[in-house]
Amino acid sequence: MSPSTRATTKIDLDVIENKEGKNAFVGSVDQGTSSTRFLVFTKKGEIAAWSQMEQTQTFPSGEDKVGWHEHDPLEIWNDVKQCMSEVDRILETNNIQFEIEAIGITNQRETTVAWNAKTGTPYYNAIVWDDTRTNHIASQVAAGDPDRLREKTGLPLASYFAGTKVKWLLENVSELQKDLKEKPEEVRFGTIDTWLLYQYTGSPSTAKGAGNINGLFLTDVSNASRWLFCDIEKVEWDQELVNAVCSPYQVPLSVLPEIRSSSEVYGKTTKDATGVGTMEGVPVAGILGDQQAALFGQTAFQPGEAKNTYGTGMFLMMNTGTKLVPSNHGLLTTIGYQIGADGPVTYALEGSVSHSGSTIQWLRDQLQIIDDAPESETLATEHNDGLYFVPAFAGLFAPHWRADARACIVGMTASHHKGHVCRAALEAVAYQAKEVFDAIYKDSNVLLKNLKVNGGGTNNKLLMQFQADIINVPVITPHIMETTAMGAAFAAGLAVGFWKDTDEIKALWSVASTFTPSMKEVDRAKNCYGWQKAISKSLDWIEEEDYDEDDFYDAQDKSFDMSFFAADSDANPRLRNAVSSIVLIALGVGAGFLLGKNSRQK
Ligand SMILES: Nc1ncnc2c1ncn2[C@@H]1O[C@H](COP(=O)(O)OP(=O)(O)O)[C@@H](O)[C@H]1O
Ligand SMILES: O=P(O)(O)OC[C@H](O)CO
Repeated sequence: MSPSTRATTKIDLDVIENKEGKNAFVGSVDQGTSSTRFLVFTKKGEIAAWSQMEQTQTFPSGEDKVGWHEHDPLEIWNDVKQCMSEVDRILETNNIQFEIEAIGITNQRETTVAWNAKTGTPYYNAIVWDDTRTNHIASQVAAGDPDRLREKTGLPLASYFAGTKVKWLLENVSELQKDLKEKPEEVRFGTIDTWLLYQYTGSPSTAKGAGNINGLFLTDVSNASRWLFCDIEKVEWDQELVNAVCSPYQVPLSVLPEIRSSSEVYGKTTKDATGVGTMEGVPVAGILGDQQAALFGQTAFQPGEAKNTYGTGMFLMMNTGTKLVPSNHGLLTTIGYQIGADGPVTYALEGSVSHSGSTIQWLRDQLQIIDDAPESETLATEHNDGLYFVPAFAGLFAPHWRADARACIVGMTASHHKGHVCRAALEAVAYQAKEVFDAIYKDSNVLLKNLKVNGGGTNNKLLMQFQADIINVPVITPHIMETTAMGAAFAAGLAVGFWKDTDEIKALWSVASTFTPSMKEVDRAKNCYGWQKAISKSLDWIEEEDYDEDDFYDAQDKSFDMSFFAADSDANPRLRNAVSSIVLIALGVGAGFLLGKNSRQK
């Protein structure tokens, strides 16, 4: 399929007030897990035009690659350019004159790219946030305590975060390993925001199959907080954290992007970078991880205000103001945003759920019981009739953080059919949100009065009503559903004075619809009890010993890895334990043999 036919592009002439003269817009790139979008917003916060392209998902095959998930970084950049060119084309076709005052970037977080600054070539595909290949790395670093780095980072040790992906890339991509040793000044690690800013502000490379070179190498506070490398109180990279995750590899902080605020002019798009005349020389002035962008786009500026986003995954986030609220109930303490280099850093509590919309995609692509996502609603039965579906395809994230869990459908009888599976899949999304909703209360003592929602899943009315019923507070959808893109546009617009302040922005947000809870307490309790039982069935499926075995063989295969075993006895406790166990077993067998021999001799 040619790129132009892959893009869906629209214009809304009704919201463009100045059809004769020049219009001022703010652009926003929303690079999500499922798709890439470019949108332009009017001063009233309406979407004037947008273009979207579905992202190719790569799931490498092979028994040893279960749980792998990759994106092509060059495809991502080309799609951004294509979407911008489509928006430019549709505005021009409709004779709309315009100027883009600033561009904001919002991105799928944690997804990690490594590239060479001299050639502009990625060393490897981007490893996507929900990829589980680094479970063993997280487990090694945890050494029995997954909260080992929580105090400084706000995060549990899990494959989800960028740092474990950096270690995997170093362990498995020999060219990157070599460059890091011999010419670290050429190595760049970044999340998708950093990759895109580098492309936007760089110049074309002459290397074949390469992106741009010499671009800016920056990230914002919200993305920085998702690596396991950032001290979130000091808001700076911490070499000790990097060492703890990446040992035995020496990773200098210079290969990580500089941390900046979420709203400031970082630089301008260069000539040739985008290939679209109207998009050249535009200030790139906002960067926010997509969930923080959604929080900002929902104008949840006050402590205690929250949002839930139903995308590929699902992320419930509550603003905690300038206060860092530690979690004892499986949430993340993360950076929300910082507006301007001198602005205060706003923190948040977050419950990250790995499978939400992707469960619906699974019904469509793998089970093939629906043709598209909306059909999950039309096919769903009125009740679950005892059927529960735990979509722990890659383990469970918040609030459980159990890499050993796997998906299951339980309570099945011969009378259940695909309508029940659709119902159970949608209910699963709501139950997972309920678990996070409860954890937020336990950690912060804040009982949310309502829940502002956005993302693809909010198109599903059954899901939204069931969500309201299960959490027992109203669920509110906003007038502009592209809240994530809007958040990044707001951040960029504030930096260039397109919007004056957050009060002006707050006035642009309005309610589209409210789903009011109507379920009886007794039914809610019964449903939630069923869900808890289902969760318990999904746990303990993957045996931890599997990791031990892999580590042991990996370490034997790689002399580099063996050296860290010798050099740093804390680096790989699981491996150490495995070897100790073998030594102990050998000693035991030897002693047993001798004892046996002795007793026979008697
Ligand atoms: N009507 C619907 N019912 C349920 N899920 C839906 C519906 N429409 C879209 N989705 C889900 O929403 C997700 C896409 O949402 P989006 O916010 O665009 O995600 P992302 O930001 O992760 O790219 C898909 O996984 C899709 O399955
Ligand atoms: O692409 P989404 O909307 O599912 O968001 C992905 C998250 O940023 C991962 O942390």
